[in-house]
Amino acid sequence: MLLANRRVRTLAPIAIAVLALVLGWALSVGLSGYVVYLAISMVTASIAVLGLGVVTGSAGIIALCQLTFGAIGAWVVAWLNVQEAPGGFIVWLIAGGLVAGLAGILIGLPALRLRGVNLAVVTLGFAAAFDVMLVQTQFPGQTDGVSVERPALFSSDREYFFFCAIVLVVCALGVFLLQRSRIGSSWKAVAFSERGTAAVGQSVRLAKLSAFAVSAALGGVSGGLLAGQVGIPYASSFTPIQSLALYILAVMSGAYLIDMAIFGGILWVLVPELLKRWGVPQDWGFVVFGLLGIQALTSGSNLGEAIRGAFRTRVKRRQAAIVAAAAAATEDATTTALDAFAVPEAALPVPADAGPVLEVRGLGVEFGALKALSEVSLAVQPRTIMGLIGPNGAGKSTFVDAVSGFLPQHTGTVLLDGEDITQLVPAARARRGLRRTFQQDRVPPQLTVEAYVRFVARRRLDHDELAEALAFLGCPPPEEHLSNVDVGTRRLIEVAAAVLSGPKVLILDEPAAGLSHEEHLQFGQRLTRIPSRFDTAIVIIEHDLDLVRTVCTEITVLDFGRVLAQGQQQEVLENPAVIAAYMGDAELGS
Ligand SMILES: Nc1ncnc2c1ncn2[C@@H]1O[C@H](COP(=O)(O)OP(=O)(O)OP(=O)(O)O)[C@@H](O)[C@H]1O
Repeated sequence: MLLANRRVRTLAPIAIAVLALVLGWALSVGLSGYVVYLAISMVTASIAVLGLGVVTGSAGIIALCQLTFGAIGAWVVAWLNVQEAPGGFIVWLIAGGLVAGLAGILIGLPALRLRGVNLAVVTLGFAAAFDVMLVQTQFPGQTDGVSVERPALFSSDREYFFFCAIVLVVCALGVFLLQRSRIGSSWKAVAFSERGTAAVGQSVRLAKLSAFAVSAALGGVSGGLLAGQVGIPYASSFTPIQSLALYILAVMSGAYLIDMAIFGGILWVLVPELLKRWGVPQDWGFVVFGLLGIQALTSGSNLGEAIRGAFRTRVKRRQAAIVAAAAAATEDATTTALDAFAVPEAALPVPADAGPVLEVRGLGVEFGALKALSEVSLAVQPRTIMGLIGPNGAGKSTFVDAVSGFLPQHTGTVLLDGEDITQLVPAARARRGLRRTFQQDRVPPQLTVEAYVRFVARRRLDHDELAEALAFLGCPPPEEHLSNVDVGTRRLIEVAAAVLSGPKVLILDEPAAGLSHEEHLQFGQRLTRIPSRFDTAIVIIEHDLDLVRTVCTEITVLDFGRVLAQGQQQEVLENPAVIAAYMGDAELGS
């Protein structure tokens, strides 16, 4: 059954691509002359919107210069045409895409530092500046009337439409494969949380620049195709206001979904065409797109999500009955998973002379006049679980941020397995084997459970291993979409994914927040099996003392940014200073 599902998932995109090509060919012979010309415009626009779907829809970066990348692609094609460069149109088109992709990386550099409205200004400014330059210098061949030569096999409009359809299918397949890859997961992760992305060892810079490059390359291909369509491209096809409208269209349609990007491309041509037929000036099309965009932004959703949401609700109702019948089987699977996670008998003992796997010496963090941490030192032994506790504001989260590299201005030293990692950025620390989770939700809802776990784990996982780990921690199955999972469960998935990365040290910042007391304890019982099973040491920040008692062998207590007590669990919890400063006799004594 599972194998059949996987085969369907692999073959479905290929089948859809073949069907799309057949449809493209049928349309190329069936449509009337003028409609074919409009259809070419729809296809070229779809490719540009597809690119926006990557940078804006997936990676969440505002980019208001997509048609400028189109202009770059068109310029390169027109220039190579004038130069009569070898290879012909297809080679020129690829060159246009590559040059636009490089331009995308250059424009993406400010995106590493800027966000929101500032980035919008930079990208729109670039579009405006390029537009002025284009109007002044004109496209190659424009003054002499040299028309771009289409590929010999696709010279008529009908044939050229089919050629454009082939290019669209190739681009869509490419985007589909990228979205399924690690780099595609990194786009969705970075859109949701840059800190969460860095914490799993993924370079935020690479995620953002790759999204810009792919998006711009698609813009370049779209512009190159347009050059082949019109023969002589003009600056008026690539104005900043058109880029802005295209961006709104991408947001409104939900262009990170490939079918919706194509739908957006169709709307881009259809709306002005209909307005023209009704005797309304075509520029009013921008007003229509603007209104649709406002509706999408204020509702916080988009057309693609709305359609899929309605479909999922229907499918879910139908599946509910099946799920109920399978509940007993799931229980068995969980038991099996628990067995699988039991400490293996052959587990290697920790060598007696093994040093601490994590050592923190004299850690200090100041926020202005506030000393959030002062001279905090601790050592975590291999395959142990240390509890880090303390009242609200004691400095626990600040400690995790500093140790995992998110507060580089701290003083003191952090050693991982004897190696000084104090100077490393968070992603590099994560790749060395220091993983952490967050108090706030950092699990990108756009991914499936499986895609997220594979992204975080950064290693090959077979499906059974993945499903077992999820079942063990009480997480939903791999196929589940994270947007359908509540926040408490998402945090368990975050833990399962971090565990599967096989870290040397895993720091959990209140991992069971959002779960009931019973679920807390169940989670604790399962947690105790993880260090031996994965050769991992855990530091857990937790307010629930029952959970701390269940899982921690050692405890460090922070108070006002200083270590108040440290040592074996019972000894620390019975320490009068801890009782007085932290919770009061009644609670600790229970
Ligand atoms: N970015 C910041 N700027 C200024 N002060 C901060 C910042 N982050 C934390 N603090 C302060 O540092 C101190 C320690 O905060 P921290 O969040 O580390 O405590 P905590 O022990 O994790 O608390 P809680 O249990 O409520 O999560 C608090 O006084 C907090 O107000």
